[in-house]
Amino acid sequence: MHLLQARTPAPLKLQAPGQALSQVDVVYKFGGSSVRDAERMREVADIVCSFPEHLPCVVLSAMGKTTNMLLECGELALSCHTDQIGSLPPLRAIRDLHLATCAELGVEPPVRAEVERLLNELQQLLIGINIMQDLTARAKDSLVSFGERMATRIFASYLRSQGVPARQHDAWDLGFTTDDNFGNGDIIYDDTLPKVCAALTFKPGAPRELPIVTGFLAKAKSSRAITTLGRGGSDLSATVLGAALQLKEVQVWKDVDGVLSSDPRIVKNTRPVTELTFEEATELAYFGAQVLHPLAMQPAIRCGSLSVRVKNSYNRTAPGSVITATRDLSNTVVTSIVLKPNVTMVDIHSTRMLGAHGFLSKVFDVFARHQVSVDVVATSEVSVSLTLDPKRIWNDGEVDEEIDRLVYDLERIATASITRDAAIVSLICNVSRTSEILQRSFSVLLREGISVSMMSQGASKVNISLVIDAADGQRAVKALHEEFFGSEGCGCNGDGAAQ
Ligand SMILES: Nc1ncnc2c1ncn2[C@@H]1O[C@H](COP(=O)(O)OP(=O)(O)O)[C@@H](O)[C@H]1O
Ligand SMILES: N[C@@H](CC(=O)OP(=O)(O)O)C(=O)O
Repeated sequence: MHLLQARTPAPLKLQAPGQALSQVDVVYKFGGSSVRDAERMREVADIVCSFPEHLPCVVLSAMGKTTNMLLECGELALSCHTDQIGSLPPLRAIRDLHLATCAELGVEPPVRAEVERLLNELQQLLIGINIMQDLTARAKDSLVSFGERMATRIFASYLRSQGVPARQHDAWDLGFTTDDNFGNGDIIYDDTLPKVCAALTFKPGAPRELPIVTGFLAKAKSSRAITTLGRGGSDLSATVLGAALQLKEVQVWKDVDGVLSSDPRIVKNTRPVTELTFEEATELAYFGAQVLHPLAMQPAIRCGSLSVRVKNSYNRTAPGSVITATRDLSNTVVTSIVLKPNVTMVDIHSTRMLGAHGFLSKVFDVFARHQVSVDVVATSEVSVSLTLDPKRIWNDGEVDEEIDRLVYDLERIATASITRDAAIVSLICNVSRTSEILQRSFSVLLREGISVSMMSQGASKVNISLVIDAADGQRAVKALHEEFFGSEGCGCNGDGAAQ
């Protein structure tokens, strides 16, 4: 007997949802790591039902690595024979995972049929991509949408089978609307917030059903085609819902004990950060911490009264991290250390022009025309240096060509040189203690023999960024973490303060 079948789940109890509450009062978001298989879906259902004082709205991502596998299917569809589409290994893995989960959770027959219909539709889309030999950003968004669409249907059905009234919603049916920037749609708040609020406000006499909403997805305002909010975008879906419903809290449930003092895949003895501001969380995400989507704090900032809590679905009693508008930084030195690998540094020199007024605007005009956003900027008397993240800006195949075009245009006004293989180490920190942070950081880097080619203290006042060779990135992060957070068991309280 399968291990999962051997486990008899205790029946779920959601105490009379809606009897005490007339409105959803919290959003829970569970990412792919939290719902990777049937056993995890059961666990998540149990979490959802273990706070009977709340009436939640649940946002789900695709199960496990489904989004990656869908993208892989798209790439493979471009190079295989049409007859081979049905047996592409990632497509088979997606089919097996979702049908096995339906079986193990005993989802209702009509929902299983719906999942099968979606799997067939997915295969048809891949055949279309194969015949057209064209995988556009628009087609990619439709392709990856199947992950969230299947996961939410299965989960809602499982809740219902356990006696919990639940209803699946595709985010676009609730009003999630973006611009037509496929792959990275920008939420159009003025359209989205009122529609979502109206759609999820219970009508008098209507049944109270837990809304189970697809994360990551929306529809474009003008084309009405499916769009996505960028990788990891379900965090943003959750905070958009929180803002639309004017809630006090959104909880994003991950596979770690909250936002950590560094990336646990690089540093072994990380510790949870108990409190962060929206600004700290945004900088941390923007500069590479995968734990949150870089734009996820925007709805909370707009809303004013919303806080975001990061919790661990594998360790539900851990307090997690709370993200709010302000916090007391007086005991904080460093909050978290983040590594952004694979950045490109652009050095622009001009002995003649740099001091002349309008020069910097000409430089940034070139970047604007190429639609390139820059991460870190530093200027000297004769040069301006900046970094960009090619992977975030261009598709894999087009990076070299696009950089060449950018340099060509920059060289009309100055000389420009490119350094690939750079990395940014960002210290999310209390910038009012800059002197201490820089003194300690540079003595660590000196000891490690790591040189810094550029540094910048963001206007945000929560971030000091150091640009180094990519090859030194992980070593620098480990050494800086040791300096500011100590080694395991040091009694450091997670705020990076000197001991
Ligand atoms: N500073 C950090 N704090 C917490 N997690 C981090 C950090 N940097 C990187 N991570 C990684 O982010 C992962 C959680 O994000 P993600 O995989 O997107 O979760 P989910 O799929 O649940 O949304 C963790 O497993 C961890 O490896
Ligand atoms: N499934 C999408 C959206 C998302 O937010 O996923 P996760 O919550 O697992 O990071 C992705 O993989 O990008």
